[in-house]
Amino acid sequence: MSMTNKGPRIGIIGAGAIGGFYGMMLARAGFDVHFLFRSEYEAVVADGLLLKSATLGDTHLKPVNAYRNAADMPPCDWLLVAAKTTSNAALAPVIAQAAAPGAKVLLLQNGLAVEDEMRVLLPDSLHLLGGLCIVSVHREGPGVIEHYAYGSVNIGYHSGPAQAEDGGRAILEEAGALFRKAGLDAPAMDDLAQARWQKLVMNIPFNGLSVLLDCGSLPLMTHPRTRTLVRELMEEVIAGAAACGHLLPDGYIDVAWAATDGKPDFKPSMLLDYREQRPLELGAIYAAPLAAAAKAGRPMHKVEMLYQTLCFLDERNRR
Ligand SMILES: NC(=O)C1=CN([C@@H]2O[C@H](COP(=O)(O)OP(=O)(O)OC[C@H]3O[C@@H](n4cnc5c(N)ncnc54)[C@H](OP(=O)(O)O)[C@@H]3O)[C@@H](O)[C@H]2O)C=CC1
Ligand SMILES: CC(C)(CO)C(=O)C(=O)O
Repeated sequence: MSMTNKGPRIGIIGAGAIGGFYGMMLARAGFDVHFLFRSEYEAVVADGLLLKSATLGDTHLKPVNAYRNAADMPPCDWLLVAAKTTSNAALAPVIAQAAAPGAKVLLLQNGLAVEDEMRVLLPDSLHLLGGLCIVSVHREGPGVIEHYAYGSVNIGYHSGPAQAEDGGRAILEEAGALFRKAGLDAPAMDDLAQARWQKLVMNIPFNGLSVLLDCGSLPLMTHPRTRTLVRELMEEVIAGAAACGHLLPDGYIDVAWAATDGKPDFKPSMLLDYREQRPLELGAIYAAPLAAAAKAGRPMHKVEMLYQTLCFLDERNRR
């Protein structure tokens, strides 16, 4: 392990809203954090990274351990992957290049089955984990991240050398300790697929409808027609999860509902992608759960309709 006097070395692959937020929180807790940038590299080298948060306080990090190429990064013990899932195949060799021997790779991304697709592209010696971020953060400009609410991460072990030992338990504890030191909760999830379905109860209605109707969460939760539609989509996702063997906790729909109802407006990441004409994460957030539910004999018809319209919009919109 390439421990430094600041503990394990942490690499952020895809330092946008999520990568920038968690990387900044870990760096301000004293960890040795290295960030891989693409379009924002020059701006960050010139001005540093700025995290703006009413609840967590503002943080300015300068200089930043910033890189444009993974080949220039020092070997990292933990790699937090926070690019959009649409970049995962292209990023697999980059991850392998930045990894120290036996490194832990944590995919901080929405969607289903993202680790299954990444696993076959990574060396067997790397641990692979998934993290569901319960947070609302946006990139306000190059190197400027605005945090609106929450911050915890539900983390599960997917696969790797620890499977045959303790199933990844010790590594999950290590991850929990890293995030807790940064002031963020990071509960260990026994069933990563279940945790992914749980997050989809939010993402499937809000991410897609926000694109389709060009608005944030507040209008969707205010108009009676869209309120009903959000609720029906949530119910369909919960039924799809159950058919796939993932019974979500009793009353979970009310938890998901209460997280948004009467709360300030938020703009889902997919709406921001659409407005910036970036590819939408339709494979991970829609196609994968639709296929899994259909295979389990519980097709999600409303979700399917939403998905088809989003494919149409995405194809016409891309730069
Ligand atoms: N934003 C949010 O509130 C939440 C997001 N999520 C999930 O987190 C994940 C990340 O989302 P988010 O942070 O919003 O996305 P962003 O678009 O803000 O950030 C993605 C980052 O990855 C970079 N990137 C993409 N491809 C590469 C590459 N090949 N090499 C280097 N960098 C690359 C992008 O660079 P560039 O600037 O060049 O495009 C960008 O900095 C998604 O799966 C999303 O669904 C989950 C919970 C909440
Ligand atoms: C904020 C939230 C929870 C909205 O569905 C999200 O995960 C996203 O923006 O992708």
